This record gives sequence, C-alpha cells and structure tokens, in this order.
Amino acid sequence: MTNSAFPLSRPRRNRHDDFTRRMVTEHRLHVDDLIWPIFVCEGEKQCQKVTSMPGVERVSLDMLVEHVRPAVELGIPAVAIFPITPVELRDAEGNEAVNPDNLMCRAARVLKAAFPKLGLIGDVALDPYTDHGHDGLIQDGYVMNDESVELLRLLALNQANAGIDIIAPSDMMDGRVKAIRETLDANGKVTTRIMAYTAKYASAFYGPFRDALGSGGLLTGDKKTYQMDPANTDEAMREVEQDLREGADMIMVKPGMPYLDIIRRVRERFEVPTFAYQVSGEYAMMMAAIQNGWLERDRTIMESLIAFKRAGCNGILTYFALDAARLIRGSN
Ligand SMILES: NCc1[nH]cc(CCC(=O)O)c1CC(=O)O
Ligand SMILES: [Mg+2]
Repeated sequence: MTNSAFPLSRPRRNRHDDFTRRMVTEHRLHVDDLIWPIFVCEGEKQCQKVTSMPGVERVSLDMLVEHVRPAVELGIPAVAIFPITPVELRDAEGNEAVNPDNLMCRAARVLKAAFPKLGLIGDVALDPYTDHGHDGLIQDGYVMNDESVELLRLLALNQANAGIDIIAPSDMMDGRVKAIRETLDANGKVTTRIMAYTAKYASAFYGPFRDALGSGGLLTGDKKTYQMDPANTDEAMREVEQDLREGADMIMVKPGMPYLDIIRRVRERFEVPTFAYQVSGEYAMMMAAIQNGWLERDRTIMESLIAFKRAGCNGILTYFALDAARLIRGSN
C-alpha cells in the first residue's frame, strides 16, 4: 500500500502522548464540581457502615466535624446533609421535619460553626420523617400534593433558619419551588438558594439510600405517582421549565448515569446551572465490581464522573466526592 492511501487527517496524532492529550482535552473534572452527600445519625461516637454502600458511613454529630474536615481541606464546595430520623420520632405527618432542633438542623449548626465557608445543602422532602417512607402526606393511599407542599414550606424555612444555604426539594410535588421561594422570601431568606430536584425519576437505583436512611423497610408501595417515569424525556423539559418559572436557581437530574441524555437536553435547551446526582445504586454497583476486582477503582470513578461534565453538568452529587478530589489533587 502506498502512503497516498492513508488519510491526511489522523485523529491518533492528538492521542500520541500525554502532553498532547492534555492539550486537546475538552472536559476536566475540578474539585469545585463535587458535592458530597453525608448521612448523620443520633447517638455518640457513631460511625456506622452502610452495608449496601461500602465506604459510606452514618456519623453522629460529635464525629461530624472530623468526618467533614477532609472535604473542606480538599476544597469541596458543599455537602448535602441527610438525617437518619429514629423510628420513634417518625409519624404519618413527618412532624419531626419542622422541629427546629431536629437532627438535620443540629447538623447544620455544627457544620456552619466549624466551617463557615462550606456550602450546606438541605434535602427537603418528608420521607426521612414519615413512618410510611413517602415524601408527602397520605390520604386514602394517595400522596397529596398541595397539603404536602404546605409542610414543605415550613420544612424549608426550618432548614434555612438553621443555616442551610441551598434548599434542595427532592419530593417532586407540583408547585413546591414557588411555595418554598415565597415562604423563604417572606421570612427574609432572600439569598437562600433553591436547587430543585427537577427531573427526578422513580428509580430502582435509590435502593441503597433507603437502606442508609432506614426508610426502605418502611416504604409502602412505590413513588410512581410523583417521581417521573424512566421512559420519559419531553416531560423532563416541562418540569425544568416549570421549576425555573417558579424560581429555581439550579436544577438537578437524578439518577445520573442512566439519564445522561436528559442532562444533555436540559443543558442545551435551558443553559442554566445543571447538576446530577450519581445516586446510591450507581455507587453500590461500581463499588461491588471494584471490590470484586472486576473494575479498576480510580479509573472507574473518574470515568463515571467525567461523563457528567461531558453531558453538560456544572456539578455532581457523588459519594465518590472525597476519592475523586484526592485523585484530582494527586494525593491518592
Ligand atoms: N426524597 C428523598 C431522597 N433524596 C435523595 C434520594 C436518593 C439518593 C440516592 O439514592 O443516593 C432520595 C430517595 C427517594 O426518593 O426515595
Ligand atoms: Mg415538578
């Protein structure tokens, strides 16, 4: 074969060596892109392993500052706090959600005092507080919308008063962003941001999270009457449109990896700060394979995260946040 048979353009030239690959790389994962979800529990000196999420722990408040310190030192901008409410404090209406001294509020105060510049994200939904594990109030087996939203207003305000910077409604009730925005503003919380779980799907990938929270065994039925059908994508566009109209500052797609197409569509169409949640099931799936030696740990973590940047995300909520930050910083 003569040379003329070869193409003039050879994409492999730009892959020839490390320096060239670095020059032409299109996306980079930065520590600023990482948000670390953390689980807090009652008690003292608690650092409980979550069986289905190897490497993830529930920590009591006396251990919280030391638990979070590495994240702050690595430069992670924010953590998302999830409280494990003891069963005896759960009830049908999720009343514990509006207790100004509930676990979530105490955790927020502890972290704000220790790390004033760390962003605190508060999940707003009733499921950590209800004895049925649903995100809203139930009547005749139906998760009621407007009545639940009335409670979510108070829940959000309660968290904002405790020092939560970003309210993240994860309940998927209609109209909750507007209601929460109104309530925050009416109470002087004008700068409290809202990161809406906008396109949140009724997903099997939340299983390990519900284990971690202890709401898995409690849940009756499924969440299909409020979370989205995994088969839908146009519907996600309408959800985003609505949340933006209602005052959402940032929007989220959840789960992550199985929904990269949704992230890309949202990004291209709306051009607003867009986040993804790499959820518990994605973490569990990768960790199981890593622990079996079937996948290479570091490369798997980083490849799973760069996919979100490629799809158009500003940031990712990920249980791998510390691992990824260490890999980026080269300290691992
Ligand atoms: N509203 C609760 C909530 N907030 C975040 C997650 C899942 C996070 C994960 O799986 O990592 C869930 C679970 C659910 O909707 O049942
Ligand atoms: Mg909605």
